[in-house]
Amino acid sequence: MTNAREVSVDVLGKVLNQGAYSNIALDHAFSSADIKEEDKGLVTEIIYGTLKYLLAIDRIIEKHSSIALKKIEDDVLNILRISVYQMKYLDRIPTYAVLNEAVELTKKKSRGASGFVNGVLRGYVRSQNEKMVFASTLEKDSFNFSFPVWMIELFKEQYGKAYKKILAGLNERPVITYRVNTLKMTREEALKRLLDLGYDARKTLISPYGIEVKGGKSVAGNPLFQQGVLTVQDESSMLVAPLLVEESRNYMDLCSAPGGKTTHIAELSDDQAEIHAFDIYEAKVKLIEENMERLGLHSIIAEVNDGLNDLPAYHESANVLLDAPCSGLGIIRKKPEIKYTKNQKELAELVKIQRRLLETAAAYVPSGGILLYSTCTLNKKENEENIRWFLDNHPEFTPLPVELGEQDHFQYTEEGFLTILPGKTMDGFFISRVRKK
Ligand SMILES: C[S@@+](CC[C@H](N)C(=O)[O-])C[C@H]1O[C@@H](n2cnc3c(N)ncnc32)[C@H](O)[C@@H]1O
Repeated sequence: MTNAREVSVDVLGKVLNQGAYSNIALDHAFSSADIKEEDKGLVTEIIYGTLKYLLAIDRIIEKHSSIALKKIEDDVLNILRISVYQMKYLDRIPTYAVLNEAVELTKKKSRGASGFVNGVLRGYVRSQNEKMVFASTLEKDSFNFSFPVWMIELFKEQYGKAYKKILAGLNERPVITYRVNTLKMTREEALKRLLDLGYDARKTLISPYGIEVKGGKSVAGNPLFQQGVLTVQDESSMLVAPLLVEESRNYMDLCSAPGGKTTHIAELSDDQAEIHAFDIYEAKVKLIEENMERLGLHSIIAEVNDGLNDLPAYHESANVLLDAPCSGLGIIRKKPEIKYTKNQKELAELVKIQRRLLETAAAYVPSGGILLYSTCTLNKKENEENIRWFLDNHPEFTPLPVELGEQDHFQYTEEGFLTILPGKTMDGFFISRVRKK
């Protein structure tokens, strides 16, 4: 059996030192390493928690280390990181146990470094109750929420006082939500079956298609999932397809993998519409096909295509979904590494790509049809500023307000574009619609 901390250090190394995505690296570890079922929860907690609070954790290590962070071996640094995480943010693991585990694991990973690890961690334990001193509110927020200063400044500039709510929301532990394939079963029936199977489940509050499941019990091994009744999808994302589906329309989804929203469009149009789903990556197009198969859907034609290519054969043919590649600042709850992997230059580049994709998308919409532009970011430059730029350049389109009612975490613009602020149950998300005259 592989030890939970050792797996955590290995996965963290893949994410932080080799650029892997946390969810993929973790899935891979769970399917390949020999881990006790009861340890999986702890490994998940340690990895997501350490990534979430990495900035603050590194600052603590820096304070107690005689060696600069950059010069500490990757494995040793990652052992220190997971240990500080457990001591500062988890109260169920006794300090002596964390220290012992850290020292023993270091002996395995790096000769001669166990004394150093012991010293840094004991230094932290001794100073744990000392008050931290910060040069500014920004620095304090950066430490407490563990966000880079530039990202906090962006939220502050764009959302004013709500920035703290956003930072806290992005640090929430997400609940898992599932969309019910109503071609197979009603939500009521699916919920009843999950409750009968012992899941802690309830209906999502806003989407009429979702079920929220609490606790660690995985639904992936559940027959309802295998039979194509359930799809893992955030509740924010579940709101998109119903805003695009209209009677007797066909659809194009320009950036569609893994097909979360495309398959929802197919379900809502009784699997009778013609749906063209594109993605730039072949491996990702395969994921759309796998999802179609599991859900028993036939109306989607999934193909590799760069959304920037203009395809004249499809001009004026369909309602279009452009769920654009974006900076992902709204999904930090689920991919905390985004805090440290994105930079402002990348955000500016994305705006250019998104505008080019919007230009291409416009040509596929027929008169009276809808173009829906959504992202999972909170950066207004990628959101309302883009769709306003589009409207300025395309007077043949007018805003079609998103009307999903008032909620504390919903912010509408005057045109009816919706930003969903992140929290326990929903990702940060942006939805806008325009109709062609
Ligand atoms: C936000 S994700 C889409 C999620 C998807 N709509 C869903 O609900 O499951 C954006 C997708 O755009 C794809 N992508 C990025 N650049 C693209 C391009 N130039 N053309 C087409 N797809 C692209 C990415 O591979 C990624 O799968």
